[in-house]
Amino acid sequence: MFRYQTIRAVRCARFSRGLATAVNKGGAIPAALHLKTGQTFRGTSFGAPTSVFGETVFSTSITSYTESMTDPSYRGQILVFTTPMIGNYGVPVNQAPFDSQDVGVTLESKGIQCAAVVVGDVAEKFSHYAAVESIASWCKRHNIPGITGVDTRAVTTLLRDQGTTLGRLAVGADASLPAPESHEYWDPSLENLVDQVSTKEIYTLNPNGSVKIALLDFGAKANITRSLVRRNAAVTVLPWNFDFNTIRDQFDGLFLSNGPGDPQHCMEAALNLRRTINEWNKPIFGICMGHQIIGMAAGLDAYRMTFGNRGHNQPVLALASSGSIKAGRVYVTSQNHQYALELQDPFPQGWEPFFINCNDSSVEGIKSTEDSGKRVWGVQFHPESAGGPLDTIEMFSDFVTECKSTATISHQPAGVIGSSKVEIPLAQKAAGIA
Ligand SMILES: NC(=O)CC[C@H](N)C(=O)O
Repeated sequence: MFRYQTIRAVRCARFSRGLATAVNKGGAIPAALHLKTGQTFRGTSFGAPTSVFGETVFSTSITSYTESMTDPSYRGQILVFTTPMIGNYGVPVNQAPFDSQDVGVTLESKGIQCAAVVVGDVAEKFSHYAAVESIASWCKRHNIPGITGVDTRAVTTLLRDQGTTLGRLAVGADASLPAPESHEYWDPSLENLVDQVSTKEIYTLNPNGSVKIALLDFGAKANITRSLVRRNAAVTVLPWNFDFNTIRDQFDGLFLSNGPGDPQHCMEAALNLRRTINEWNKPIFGICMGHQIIGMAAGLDAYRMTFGNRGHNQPVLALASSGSIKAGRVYVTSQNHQYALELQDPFPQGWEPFFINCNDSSVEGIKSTEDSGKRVWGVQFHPESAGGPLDTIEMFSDFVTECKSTATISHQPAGVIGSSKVEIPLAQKAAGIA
């Protein structure tokens, strides 16, 4: 490591002089994507002139690069787009009134969440009525590096065959250094990334809504909270490790959001949820990480897939009918995940598979059985889209309708938007949670 750092320091000093000249002359800054398996892909830097480590993943989504890049589930990941041109419709303003149905942002979170982006051809010029800046300018403002000029389909073929791979995006002087030694690659799956992206404060959106839903925030995409608020739910957002059992009687339903990293880091939440499911009979709905936590609470294991599923045309087959979902029908879905629940046989008592992936037969949803007396659903895919198809968006209406059917609480307005009128037990406050 010392040798690596020494060479790097010397070359950086020499390079920075050259860089200043190059930039002054409008020269391109070199970049290189190194994979822990030894391959290197060279190109040109855009965005922040900074080098990063991350888990290299690919997405086959054709549109919605701004939604993908602001999805907290991509935390710690170097995101490779198979779609060749990225940036051609620019980047919009990412602010909206907090007390509006946009819940404060127009994209999926306040900032860019992925560690870096890898593209074939970055669009310097952009055209869209809502665009205010280029993807390069946006990445630079958020200190996120990008590399363009890469054969992203070659990278993807490699990742498809060998699996998601640890990587480093080296920029500027770093790009001319040797690739890191194998042991130097940082592995984000070893960290609790959920704790980095979850809210630290409790707050309520649309407090005068017709049903009161608690949302455990593992790294929620804004379009999930929008999809609930737009159905006139009052949504109280809780930190990922908040014990909902201490306040569950104040709510008509519980939602578990998507989130980054290995679900094993959320075992505490799964154990809390197991108690909620056993002792509380209100509806519970989980998406992606939330679905995995529901599965872990039900006694299923979550395993790491080879390259996961990331894209907007993933077909899933419904195995049961529930609300707007009809058994036997295939739905096209938006997906972004590396882990999945085991298709255990037999399935835990009181649970059944809900959806299966038509490409790789992985579990895409589970639900409580009719005779269990429970109303719990989890889906691995993203019904809220953003981006991708809206085939399953009505699952949010199904959930809100179920919450209304069990609502026993006369809803006094919870107060001003953004205020939390939820009674928080002293024990939780003492534990420093919320
Ligand atoms: N989008 C998500 O919630 C992803 C869930 C989990 N981090 C996975 O990669 O499988």
